[in-house]
Amino acid sequence: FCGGQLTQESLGWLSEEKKKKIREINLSVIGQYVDYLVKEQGVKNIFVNGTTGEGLSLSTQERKQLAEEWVTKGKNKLDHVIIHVGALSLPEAKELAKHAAAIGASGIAGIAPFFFKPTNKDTLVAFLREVASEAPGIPFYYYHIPPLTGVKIRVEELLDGIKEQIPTFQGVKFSDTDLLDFAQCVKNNKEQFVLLYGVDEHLLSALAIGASGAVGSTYNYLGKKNNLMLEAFAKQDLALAQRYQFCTGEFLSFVFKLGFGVAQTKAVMTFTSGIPMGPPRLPLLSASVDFIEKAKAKMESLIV
Ligand SMILES: CC(=O)N[C@H](C=O)[C@@H](O)[C@H](O)[C@H](O)CO
Ligand SMILES: CC(=O)C(=O)O
Repeated sequence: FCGGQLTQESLGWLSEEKKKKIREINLSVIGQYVDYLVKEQGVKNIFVNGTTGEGLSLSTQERKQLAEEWVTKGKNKLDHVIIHVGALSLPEAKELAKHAAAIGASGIAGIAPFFFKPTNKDTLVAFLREVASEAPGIPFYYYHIPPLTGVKIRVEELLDGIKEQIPTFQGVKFSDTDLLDFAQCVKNNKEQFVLLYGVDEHLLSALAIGASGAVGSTYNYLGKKNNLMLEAFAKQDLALAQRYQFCTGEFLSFVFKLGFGVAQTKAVMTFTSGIPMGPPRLPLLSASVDFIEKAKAKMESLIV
């Protein structure tokens, strides 16, 4: 999550000073957004500065400011605030990890570096271990997102023996559709790692395989429906759980055809919550007015 004010199309008529301002992060909406997520979506666990929050497009300073604001505004309201601290530069990732621990984050997470990439498990673990060791008092999660990092090291392999290397290792945010790899993680899970699934349109399948929970962008605006899906699944009402999963699927398959990414997610979050999420940062461009109109109509038409 990363707040701002206006869409990029409307930048044209603004003064240079105003333009500069809306390209900056807008911390002032975070408090409101915490209340919205808790009250309207039933979401009490937050993953900050990840994909949706464009964490990798922010400066270290901005990432620290956002982390502080979420931890502060989430106090006594949120259960967990996990800060994503992954970066290409190991010193930067370490600095962010240390900072997250110092401000009282509940946990940290890290992706694999994706310019110079680890080519095997050992180098990836060595990198993550240095990051995690800067925050020895809080859990560390590996953020597996091969469609974006290009790092395809299987999680099953990564988890084998990782606790000895990284004592704070607690789990994985698994944002990939390789459900065989995910199933192997569940099956071999002697350490009771938390296995969070991150492809929202496939969550029900991952639950059937044994996911512990989920982290995803759509829970910003379909959180309530997803919670009802989790409830139905827990009660073994598969037919009802499917109806909720099909609802997320109906919306996503519609917007995928229009072109859907983080910029469009922000637009959807804005019209759903009424809180301005601001434009994305280059190289992303704001969603078009046409997209917003169509996505909004689709969202309003969703029935379970
Ligand atoms: C690539 C990406 O952004 N993945 C997100 C989580 O990691 C998901 O929440 C997706 O946005 C969502 O499943 C829609 O495809
Ligand atoms: C969607 C998600 O989990 C992220 O923004 O990283």
